[in-house]
Amino acid sequence: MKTSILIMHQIKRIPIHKKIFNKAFASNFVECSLTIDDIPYRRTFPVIGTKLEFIASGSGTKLHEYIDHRHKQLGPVFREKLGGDADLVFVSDPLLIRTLLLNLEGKYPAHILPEPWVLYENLYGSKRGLFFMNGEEWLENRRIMNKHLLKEGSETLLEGPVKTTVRKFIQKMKYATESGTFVPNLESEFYRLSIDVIVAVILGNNSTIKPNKDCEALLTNFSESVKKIFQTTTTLYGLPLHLCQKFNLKVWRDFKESVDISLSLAHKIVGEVLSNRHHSNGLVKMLSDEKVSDENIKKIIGDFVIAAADTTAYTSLWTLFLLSNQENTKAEIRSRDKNYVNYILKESMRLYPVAPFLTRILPTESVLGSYKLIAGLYLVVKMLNISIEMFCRKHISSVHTIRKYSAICGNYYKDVNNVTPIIASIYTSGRDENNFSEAEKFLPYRWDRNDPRKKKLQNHTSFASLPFALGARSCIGKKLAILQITELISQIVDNFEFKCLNKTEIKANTSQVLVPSTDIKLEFSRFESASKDRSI
Ligand code: HEM
Repeated sequence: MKTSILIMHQIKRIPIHKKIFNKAFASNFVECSLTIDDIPYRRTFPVIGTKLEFIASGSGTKLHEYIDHRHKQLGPVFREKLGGDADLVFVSDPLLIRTLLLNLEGKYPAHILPEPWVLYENLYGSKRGLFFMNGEEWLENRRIMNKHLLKEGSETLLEGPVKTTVRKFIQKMKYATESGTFVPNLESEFYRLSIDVIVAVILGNNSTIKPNKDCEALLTNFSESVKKIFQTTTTLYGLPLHLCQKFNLKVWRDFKESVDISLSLAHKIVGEVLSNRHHSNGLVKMLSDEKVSDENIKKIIGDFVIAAADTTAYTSLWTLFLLSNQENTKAEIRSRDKNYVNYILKESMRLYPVAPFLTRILPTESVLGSYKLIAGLYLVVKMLNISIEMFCRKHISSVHTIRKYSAICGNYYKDVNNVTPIIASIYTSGRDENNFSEAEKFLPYRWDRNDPRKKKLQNHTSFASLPFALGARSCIGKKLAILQITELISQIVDNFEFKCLNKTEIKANTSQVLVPSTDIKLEFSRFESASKDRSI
């Protein structure tokens, strides 16, 4: 009976979604006379523009709230210069975001990279992984990685290493709580856990390579230097980057040192596994068997370690924080199956998506909703008379670079507004009342179709929450991250009681990723009546 109601529910839902989706998609083919100039924007004083408002709102660290507020003022699509020369188009409508990521981004989706990283790459020529690649090089490598990390069945490669590593982590926490309560430095602990998980995945299940004392020290050092990359990049935001680099100021030196150390340690770790590849059955061995060159393995896998660290660490932290004062939800986790932990994670990422914004640069003239937007690259490329692929591969990495090329185009191409990065406001779409009823509340059951409590929540647009993005350039580590975090959360809840000790309100800051405004202090003690079959 329950099943048939469920199927009916699904049948009823599909056409409605399809209908709306087709409408948004079809709009890309109809004639459209509105342009970027017609997109709503905040009217303020000339020259200063919205700069003062931006600074007053908390500048970069509160960008997610500033943009959320602007969407509330101006609607789901608006444009703003945000202190730069070029207009950025912000979009929070879930159907438009979906259209952007599934239909408009082109064969080689291009995103904007953090400027300090781009400058580092340009200065020192370091070869980086998927996130930094473009054009054919990106597509070729992405296809290989998809096969191992995202396709059906890839769990087999991931499950063993993830479970073993989380189990060791829980064991360590059990020792720490043996004589009472324990307040760990969760940020550092979760950074280290994420790195241990990736290392385990690249080594594989039956690896005979055993970590020794030196290896332990190396991983701890690595974990700290990766953390420092994110901290120093954030400090550089808001400062004149090129001057900081030119005068070799401390802030630049700290950033450079953290990237130098992280990259060299990442390459050292992957290099070690490569030299022992015949004794392992992990990801590195699989790629090597597929004739992926050692150089490519080093740069792609080396970057995985960096990409995995902050994203999974902060998502785990936010999830535990949300659970810390929810005794009923913890009891539900203990009594229900693993699916429920999935809902917990979905809900936590809806409220705190570590990537609160996604960026795309349109490869061709496109219609987004009611507006016709000129290609971000196309005109520049045409003026330079080189192929779009070549341009992508060589140059496309930051707004700064595009602006430089816009300038080269001089007379033909004066208007930098033509270079229009589109920014999907993921934080806003996940917290919009039109997409999720009681949007500000942490209600994991909203993701469970069978939960009777869901009935009172009228609005539920599941694709309005896109923590891993969507489409060809979405997160390659999605399966791995979900496996790791759900395993971690269910083991922690099964084995420990925990409560939040912070007395002041914890808010979110944009520090590249969405991080807590102050250190979250959670106090752990053993949960004595842990059920036998789910505890370790
Ligand atoms: C909760 C954890 C995570 C979240 C929320 C997350 C989120 C994201 C998002 C939103 C993107 C797309 C960026 C864009 O479209 O511009 C992305 C890309 C990426 N992620 Fe993750 N990520 C997570 C964990 C991981 C892990 C564990 C890995 C390691 C394998 C990883 C590796 C990458 C890489 C390499 C890219 C770039 C892909 C490409 O450009 O083709 N991520 N991630």
